[in-house]
Amino acid sequence: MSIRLQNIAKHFANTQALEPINLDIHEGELVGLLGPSGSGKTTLLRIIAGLESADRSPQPGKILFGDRDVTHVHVRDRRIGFVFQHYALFRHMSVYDNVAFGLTVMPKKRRPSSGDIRARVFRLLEMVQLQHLANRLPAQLSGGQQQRVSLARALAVEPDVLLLDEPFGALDAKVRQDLRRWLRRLHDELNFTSVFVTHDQEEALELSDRVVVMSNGRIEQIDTPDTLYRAPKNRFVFEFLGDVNHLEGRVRNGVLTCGDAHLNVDLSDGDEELLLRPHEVRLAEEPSAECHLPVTVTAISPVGAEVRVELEADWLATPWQATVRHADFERLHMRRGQRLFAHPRQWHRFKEEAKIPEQQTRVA
Ligand SMILES: Nc1ncnc2c1ncn2[C@@H]1O[C@H](COP(=O)(O)OP(=O)(O)OP(=O)(O)O)[C@@H](O)[C@H]1O
Repeated sequence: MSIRLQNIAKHFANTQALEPINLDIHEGELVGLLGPSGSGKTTLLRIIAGLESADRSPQPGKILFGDRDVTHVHVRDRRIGFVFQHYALFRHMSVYDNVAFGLTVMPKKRRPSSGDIRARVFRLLEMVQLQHLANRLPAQLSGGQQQRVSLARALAVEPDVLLLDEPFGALDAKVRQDLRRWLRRLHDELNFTSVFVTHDQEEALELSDRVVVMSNGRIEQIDTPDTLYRAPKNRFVFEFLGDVNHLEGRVRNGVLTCGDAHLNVDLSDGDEELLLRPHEVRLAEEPSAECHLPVTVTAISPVGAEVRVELEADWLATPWQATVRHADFERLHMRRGQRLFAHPRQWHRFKEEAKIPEQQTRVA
């Protein structure tokens, strides 16, 4: 079921929670709404659900599920499944009864037979690999297992659309990872349309077919994770999607200078700010003719396949982060207090006043 939002805006008293928004979600897509706290993600999700209504003025908004205009359709008639951050399972009911609940309360005409309900519940419990715990109460399950029950329960009524609000927010990192895989697998097998809210960049980029990046009630960019990361439309998106190092200075005759640091750049004279991701900073024992950026190593933390290094310098207002391969880390005999030279592999620059093109990327 595709979802089309046309001109959806929302204000609460003096707060404009959503500016007028247009958004098309394709049938079978898994879309993440990503943004900082207060950017309007939950409000948008609640409007899609029918738990909140959009403003009617100055222009009324419209919500379409497929060809069906659901703008004024009650939440219970929108064929939606929900999963929330805090597993809203019925505490006094078994896992089985929780999953079956939505089916047992259906009007008689639509309600499946008890045999069909049983078959469907067990199929879903099998899919989330919890069939052996069907008789347990929610309190006897781990947080991750409870959230898998919530997923199965939401899917039992065969919704056209699954809406998830920070579904894994209360869980630890490893369990979150597992649940993302569950959701992706269920989504692909059962072929519904999903929209989920998260403020976790990694979660949005890993799970979504497309990500909607929001700030201040506006959509900043809608794109695939890959495009978002490689071609952010503006500085907000670039900064929100990962760690960023800043290099501020003044350019004269093709050289950007900042204290005793300097870097050759192909830019006209004036004040500039360049941005670099941690993996775009190479470290070496020597400067080069094009680049003299002396730094001191102040912290070292090995994380997985790479080593994360913190760098400070008089010419830097805030420390830089660099990610270094273990082989380079060993080759440079890296240690705290060591003096090295940073070499940008690539840098980015956004000009807020000049709308197009906003981003320039240079390979150094
Ligand atoms: N019921 C309400 N009454 C008044 N203001 C509200 C209400 N719900 C949301 N807001 C305001 O609308 C704006 C958007 O809130 P919303 O909850 O949609 O943001 P969010 O991106 O989901 O944030 P978070 O990640 O913190 O949940 C915020 O400024 C918030 O304070």
